[in-house]
Amino acid sequence: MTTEQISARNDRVASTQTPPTLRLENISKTFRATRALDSVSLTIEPGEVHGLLGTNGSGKSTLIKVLAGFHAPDPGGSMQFNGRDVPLPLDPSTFRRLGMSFVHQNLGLVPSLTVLENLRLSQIALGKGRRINWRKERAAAQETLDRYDVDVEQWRRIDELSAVNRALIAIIRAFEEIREECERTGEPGLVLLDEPTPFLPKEGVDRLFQLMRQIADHGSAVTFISHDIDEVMEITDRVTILRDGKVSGEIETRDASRDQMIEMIIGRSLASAAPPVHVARKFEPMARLKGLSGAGIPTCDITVGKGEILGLTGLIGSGYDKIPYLVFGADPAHSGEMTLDDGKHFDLRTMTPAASIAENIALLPGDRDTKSGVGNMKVFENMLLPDIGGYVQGGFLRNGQMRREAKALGERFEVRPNDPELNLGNLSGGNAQKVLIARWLKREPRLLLLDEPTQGVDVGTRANIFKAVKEAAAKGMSVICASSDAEQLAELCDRVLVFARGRIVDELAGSQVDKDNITQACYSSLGTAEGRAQDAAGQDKGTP
Ligand SMILES: Nc1ncnc2c1ncn2[C@@H]1O[C@H](COP(=O)(O)OP(=O)(O)OP(=O)(O)O)[C@@H](O)[C@H]1O
Repeated sequence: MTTEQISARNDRVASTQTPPTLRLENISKTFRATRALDSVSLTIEPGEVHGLLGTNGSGKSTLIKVLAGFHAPDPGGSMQFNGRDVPLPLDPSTFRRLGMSFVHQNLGLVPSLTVLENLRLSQIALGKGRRINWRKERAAAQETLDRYDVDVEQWRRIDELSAVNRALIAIIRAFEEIREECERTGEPGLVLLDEPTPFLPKEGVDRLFQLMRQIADHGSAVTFISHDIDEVMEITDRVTILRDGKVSGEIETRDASRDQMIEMIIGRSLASAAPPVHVARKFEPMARLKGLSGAGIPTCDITVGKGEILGLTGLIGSGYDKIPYLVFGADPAHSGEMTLDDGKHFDLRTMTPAASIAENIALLPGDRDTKSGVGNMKVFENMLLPDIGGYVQGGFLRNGQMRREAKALGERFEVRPNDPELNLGNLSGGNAQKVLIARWLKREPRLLLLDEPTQGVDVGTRANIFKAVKEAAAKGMSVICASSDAEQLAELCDRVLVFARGRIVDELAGSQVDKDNITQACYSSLGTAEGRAQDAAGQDKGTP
């Protein structure tokens, strides 16, 4: 649909009897030189699951933050909720009163509090009496868990839960907030989910989608942001696509093919959309890991070749994602040795990040916010941090050179906006990830350890990152990449090791490395149906 058609449709919708749940007209938001939103108009209908798509930095999170009252939009826009005008800017308390709730990228749970406390946080905080009626709160929390058929013990702390269960708790909390409001007003509500599904195994995603359908079937609307096109195709009824802050299209999901949707998002056809066919190759060993144990891994031996890209995968809880941290020395290993191709030998029990960096081994952690980047430091500082010593001359930091190099790297990795002076925290999630990948690839490490390297990265840039990693591997860099994304592994890897319950249970190489084989290997390696259900749920810590 063109912008004119969308406008005409908005007018038609406005004249029908059931108003859209949300109607936005001409919403803009400017951050200094960046126009993050540029006259965005969209409607969300009651009972629909509506996808909000777009490349990194296209304005999706900014739009969500305008609705949450976190950002004031530029003057000139308008908003209606269930047919009534809502004055802008919203203040942060308005959305709940209207019947909107949010699940942001970080889920917004308090890790040190229990499931019960997180589910009932606002009721407990806003309660009138001086004492908390725990009996009542416990009953209410259990009622919520039962209503959505979520089997989690309410006394567990959030940081003890598996990724799936954390996401489920955040989502049912958001659903509950609007359910109460909708029952009071008799009108539909709106839940907005900003990328809640990265890292979840297929069964976890299915469970979340079931919940989303449940809420839409009750007449409320769900808005879903994701970079995963397969998920979007599966769950949404309609999508709106943002490009450079503008609405570039809107389409009924059933009318679009996967490729069309990708083209609408990136604004060009994706040449590399066909998955590569891998040919089995022989690699000279570059790093040999022997008897590695720790963080739930009983013991494993792994050899990665020089120039080889080795994938590690499994269902959540299977332990594959611990390996990069144990090798780098970021998490303590109970045992293990590493021998490199130059004959150097390391006891992994005493390995440290500093020793790894000295050996030109790099780690890109999965948790970008807390373990990788520094949000309140500038982009050029984040990009060149590990090499800072090389930019000191005569006691002075060569800032100009750092900025020039960061700008060139930003160009290569398509960081938008490519402004080395911005704080990393002011970039969109996907663009921040590009900065951090650029940081390590620039150093040309001999061994690059990756954990979910393209989380939150849009479909176009993903292809560029894969290209950059493959080019570096072709020059001799070895890569160990932990990921739950079978498509990513199939694109990138020469070989994939599949884990279950901390052990390597399968190995795929050459032409076996394709998306379906990897997914199948993850599930079939679990053996019993019971074990499979347990691992897929990513068993909470301490569960007997
Ligand atoms: N607080 C801020 N200060 C300055 N610029 C900002 C701020 N927040 C967002 N931006 C800019 O606004 C643009 C849109 O960012 P936004 O986070 O909305 O993108 P997004 O579509 O959600 O991207 P992603 O898919 O990577 O999460 C980006 O160019 C970003 O750098």
